[in-house]
Amino acid sequence: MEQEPIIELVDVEKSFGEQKVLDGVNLRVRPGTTLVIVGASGQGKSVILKHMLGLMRPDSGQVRILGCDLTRCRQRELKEVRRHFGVLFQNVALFDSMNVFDNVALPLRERTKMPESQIRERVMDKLAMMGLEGAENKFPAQISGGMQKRVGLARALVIDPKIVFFDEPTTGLDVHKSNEIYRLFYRAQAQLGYTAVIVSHDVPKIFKLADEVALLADRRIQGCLPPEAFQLSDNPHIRAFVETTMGPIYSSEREESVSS
Ligand SMILES: Nc1ncnc2c1ncn2[C@@H]1O[C@H](COP(=O)(O)OP(=O)(O)OP(=O)(O)O)[C@@H](O)[C@H]1O
Repeated sequence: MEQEPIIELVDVEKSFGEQKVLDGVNLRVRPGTTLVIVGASGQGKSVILKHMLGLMRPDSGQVRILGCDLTRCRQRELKEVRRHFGVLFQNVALFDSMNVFDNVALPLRERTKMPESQIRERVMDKLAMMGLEGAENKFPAQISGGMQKRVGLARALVIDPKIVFFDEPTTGLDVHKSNEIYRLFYRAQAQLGYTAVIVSHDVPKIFKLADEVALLADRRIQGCLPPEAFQLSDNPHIRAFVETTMGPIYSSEREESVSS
């Protein structure tokens, strides 16, 4: 029997004034898996994330997360659901006036009543997980962009979230540093078991992290498939996306695999 989804969007529609951005978006994410949402710029990927985070409400449709319909629930229930979210957006938004330790400790201090001794343990554990031992007393301006992202990742994970949301987690990083973030993300997920939703333009590299890839085009999800099946899909939107982002080599591989 198929596992109940931890996140489910049903026929979500959203317009801004005259502009319809989402027109019947459907998505299901199974617990412990990683969904990568791709699509051309301006299609509405961030708008989908904002619906999942409860920061935007759809004009119609449902957004069910952790058993709660975010479109109907009360503020208190929404707050409870969001306690289980970890978030890393492209501009990491660390507080410049706080050192690395305090930046990572922030969600625990804001969302829990955990004693300081336990907070220390948790923060040091996540910093170690991100290879940031010894950086706890540094300020954001004193560390590199790659380290700042790792601090952001440690902060997103410090509450041991059930779901993490990443919007372009490697923007501004070179290939080497992006790979480092992906590796840390992968290891952390294996250890902590969270569900992840990632919006990214880093195709095809991001596919390595994905259990399923969803293409948003023409205001809908055109397909939500495992990466290999995505690359071989017959859906014209997906084919066009694969050819544009990954080059014609993938199209010829597709022809071969279809004819063999
Ligand atoms: N709060 C808002 N008010 C009005 N329009 C909005 C709002 N948020 C998003 N939009 C519009 O919705 C569309 C989709 O935006 P969104 O940022 O989700 O695209 P995206 O797919 O994430 O793009 P990118 O890959 O460039 O980040 C855009 O045309 C944007 O201008």
